[in-house]
Formats: sequence, C-alpha cells, structure tokens
Amino acid sequence: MKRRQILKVEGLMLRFGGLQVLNDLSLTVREGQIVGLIGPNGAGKTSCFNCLTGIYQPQGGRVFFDGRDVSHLATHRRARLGMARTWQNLGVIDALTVTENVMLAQHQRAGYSALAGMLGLAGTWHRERELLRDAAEIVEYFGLEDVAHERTGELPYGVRKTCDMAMALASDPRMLLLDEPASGLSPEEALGLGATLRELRDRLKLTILMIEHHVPLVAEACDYVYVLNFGELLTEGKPAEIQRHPEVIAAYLGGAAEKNEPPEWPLRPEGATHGTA
Ligand SMILES: Nc1ncnc2c1ncn2[C@@H]1O[C@H](COP(=O)(O)OP(=O)(O)OP(=O)(O)O)[C@@H](O)[C@H]1O
Repeated sequence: MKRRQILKVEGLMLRFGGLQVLNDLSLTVREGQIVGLIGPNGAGKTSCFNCLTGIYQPQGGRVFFDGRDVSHLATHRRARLGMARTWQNLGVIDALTVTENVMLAQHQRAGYSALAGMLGLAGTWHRERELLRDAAEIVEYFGLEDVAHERTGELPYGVRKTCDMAMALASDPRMLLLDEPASGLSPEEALGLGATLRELRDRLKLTILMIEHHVPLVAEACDYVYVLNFGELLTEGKPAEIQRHPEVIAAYLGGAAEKNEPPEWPLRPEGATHGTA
C-alpha cells in the first residue's frame, strides 16, 4: 500500500526578472520518506525550498501540505502546520547559547512569543519551565550538553550545524526540510548523518526532504530522489537508479557520460550556468 502524500508540489513557476529559476516543477513526498533534491549549483534547489516554505511567492503553481493548499500561507503559518527547515548558511543566532537557540525555536509551538516568555509575562512561567526541560532533552539527544550554555557564535561549524538541526526539531515538526545538512561536516560526520536522519525519521515519525550534494549520504539515507537542472525536473527515482542515469551524470559532469567515462560520485559540478527565459 502506498503511503499518504504529505507534500505535493504542482507546476511551480518562479522568475526573477528574465531568469526562469523554476519551470513547471512538480514533486511529491510521501509520509515517512526521506527524499533527496539534488542538482548542479544554481539548479534552483534552495529557491524551491523558499517557495515551499513561503519565503518566495512563485508566479505559478501550488503547494499542498497534508492535503491543504498552503500556496498563499505565510511562512510562520506553514511552520505551525508542521514544516520546519534548516538553512544552508545556518539559522542559529550567534549571540545566543545553544539552549537559548533551541528555546527560541520551540516558541513556534508555545502559544506565546519568545519575548513574553523572556519577560515572564502572566501565564508563561509554567510553560517556560516545560520548554526548558524539553530543550534540555533535545540538546542531550543531539549530544550538545557540554556546550549547552555556550554562545553558538563561538562554536565550531559542525556543532553549530547540529544546533541548527536541533532547532528545526524543537518546533515539533511533521516534515523537515534540510538545506545541505552535510556541508561543512567532516567525511566521518557526514557519513554518521545518514544513520541519524533515519533514526530521527523512525523515532519521531518525520518526513524529510533534503537538498544535498554529498551523494554518498543521499544514496545511504534517501528512499527517493528528484534531480533538478536549470529549474526543471531532470529525472526522479531511487538513488541507485539516479546514480546510473546518463542525463544525471551528464548534467553533473558536463558530458563525461558521452565519453563513456564511469560515473564518479560525489560530484560538485563546476561552472554550471543557468538559462534565461
Ligand atoms: N532572490 C533572488 N533574486 C534573484 N535571483 C535569484 C534569487 N534567488 C535565487 N536566484 C537565482 O536563482 C538561481 C537558482 O538559485 P538557487 O540558490 O535556488 O540554486 P541551488 O540549486 O540551490 O544552488 P546551490 O547548489 O549553489 O545552492 C540562481 O541563478 C540564483 O542566482
């Protein structure tokens, strides 16, 4: 039996001036899947995330989350429905400690603002204590307890990245959108991430859509992969099928496939340019 669709994207069109960034992009993510969104630099992956989360308003197309048309909902309302994302350039606030960052993210579901909580306004005290306890659990789950009270700006990149992930989970999402979770991590850290994502998915009944260039991670963690090129869907399939796909290899390697060279992964293409409309 097929799982329920939690995210359905229909015919997204996004233009900036003369630049056609997304062209009739459609994709589906089913509940409990880990789905990869890959493609050369400038293919439109982050722009797609920005359309899904409401940061960009596309000129055409629709986004459905759990059967509901969210195309015109503001970012915070989509987040409240259960969409959480991490950022390519990190969403942590450097001046706050790890625990404070996690608590800030939790206010998505607190029912009052972070400021009201900080000021201890009426009715927030009990809830703040609960949030603090939950934050401590999240911090521990991610192995951040030794740095819980340190400012994130003073921590190594890999640790800040983990904090960003902890923040995304702190809002108790149903779906996580991860923008390059392996970037900046050491090869060992990146390899460990696949197991972490699968465990998170299973334990928290999450669905994950991730942009990633680290193909070993995509191959290990993803159930299904969409490949974008010049804002259009090049192909889709299981990771093993994608890795053998001649057009995917060509898009990444700029014609190496035509020369019959064996596919080499991971691939971070050089000099990919974007078409104009
Ligand atoms: N706000 C914007 N204004 C103008 N152009 C934009 C904007 N956002 C994205 N673009 C353009 O859209 C194209 C796709 O960019 P996007 O960041 O979505 O690609 P990407 O696939 O995520 O690339 P990368 O792998 O390098 O992160 C690029 O040509 C980019 O310059």
